[in-house]
Order: sequence, then C-alpha cells, then structure tokens
Amino acid sequence: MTVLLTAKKVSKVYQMGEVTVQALRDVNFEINKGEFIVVLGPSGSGKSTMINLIGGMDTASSGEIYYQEQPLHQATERILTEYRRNAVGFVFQFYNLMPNLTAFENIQLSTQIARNPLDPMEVLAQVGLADRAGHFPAQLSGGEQQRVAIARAVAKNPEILLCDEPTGALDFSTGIQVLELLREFNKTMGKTVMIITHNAGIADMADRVFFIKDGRLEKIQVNEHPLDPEEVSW
Ligand SMILES: Nc1ncnc2c1ncn2[C@@H]1O[C@H](COP(=O)(O)OP(=O)(O)OP(=O)(O)O)[C@@H](O)[C@H]1O
Repeated sequence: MTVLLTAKKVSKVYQMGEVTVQALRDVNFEINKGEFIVVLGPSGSGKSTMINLIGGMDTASSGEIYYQEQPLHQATERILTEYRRNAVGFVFQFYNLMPNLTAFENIQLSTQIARNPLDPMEVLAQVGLADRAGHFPAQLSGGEQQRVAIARAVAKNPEILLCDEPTGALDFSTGIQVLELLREFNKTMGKTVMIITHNAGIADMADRVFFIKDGRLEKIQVNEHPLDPEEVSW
C-alpha cells in the first residue's frame, strides 16, 4: 500500500478573543492511495477541521502533515495553492456551483487551473449529465447539481477527493446515486475518497472508518468487506 498522506500529532486551536477552542488534539493517521475512508463523529467534534487541514485549506497549530514527502505544515501559501489545485478535489453539502456558469462551464473552470485535467465533457458524460451541459445550476435538481459538483472535482484529476456531507441535502435514493459516483471514481481511477458524514450507514461502504470525538481520533475501524453503495441504508 502506498501512503499518500501522514498526520503526526496534529492539533488545531482556534482563538476567538477570550475563547479558545481545541478543535483537534494530537491526531495521528495515515491515508493510503486508493482508499475509501468515512469520517464519523458528532457535531463539533472536529471532522471539518480535519478535512480542511488535509485539503490544505487551513494549517495545523502543531504537529506535522505530509502529502507524500511534502510537508504541508511548513508549506508557503503558494505551495498550498498548488497542492489544492492539483492534488485535492472538494465536494460540499450544498454543491457550491457558480450560479452564472453552465454545468459545462463550472467543470471547465476548475480544469483550467489544474495541471493534468480530464476532458470536462467526458466527465460530465460519466456522471450521466451530458445532455445538461448547457443548463445553469438553477435549472438542475439538487442531485444533478451534486453530480456536476463531483464532475467538477473529478475533472481536475486529483489524487484525493474530500467530501463534506455530500449526501446531506439529498433524499435517500439520490444520495445513493452520489455515493455510487464517488465509489466509481475510487475504484476505476484508483483515487482516494474521504467522506465526512453524520450517516453511520455510509460507513459500511468504507475501507476504513475514522471515529472522531472531542477533537480526538478515538478509533479507526477496518471493514474487511465494504458494502456496495446500493447495499447501504440510513
Ligand atoms: N474558523 C473557526 N473559528 C473558531 N472556531 C472554529 C472554527 N472552525 C471550527 N471551529 C470550532 O471547532 C470545533 C470543531 O468544528 P468542526 O467544524 O471541525 O466540527 P465538525 O465535526 O465538522 O462539526 P459538524 O458536524 O457540525 O460540521 C467546533 O467547536 C467549532 O465551533
């Protein structure tokens, strides 16, 4: 197994005036190439903080994070920008598409800044939306918008796809479709997928499950037989 990312004794403290919040405490983990990881934990436990550090959107207060050999904890803003552009794709709960760009243009925009992008139209076809290329986000359903958002993240051809509650705004069957796409990206392209969710059912399709509580990585569970997306329920 190839280790893609390593976190050693990572802590994150937010200082808001008089108030100090310890969002992560001495967290250690490795993420392997091609893994499907689900992060579970109560609200406020530090899940988003963890994914923001992995994605180079924020920096740790202490500890070390390496992407392959590259230390992210010491990286300049320029290096972090490069890392976010090329190594990481993001999928959010509320899609975050540009409302004034079509589905195709949303995807094209992200490929324009990446080093080794895929063809936007091909990826749009892969998510089953070739016939919606010219639609604006407001002309698409929530599930379709999320599929465009996944296409946008995948088209950059990143090594890691970080997804923060990707099914949170969707009904069950649309949520399963989205999970199927994420699984397909993981299996057919061998890329790492990490999903934050409140849905414990989604954890059944992970290779490993990270349980976060009070800023600590309490437990890592290995699933010997991950389920297919259509087998999970919540
Ligand atoms: N930018 C910030 N400034 C100050 N405090 C923050 C900031 N971001 C997060 N926190 C605090 O850090 C803690 C962890 O937050 P985080 O968003 O990582 O939790 P979470 O597990 O993702 O929660 P949820 O499931 O509700 O999204 C919380 O107490 C939160 O209020």
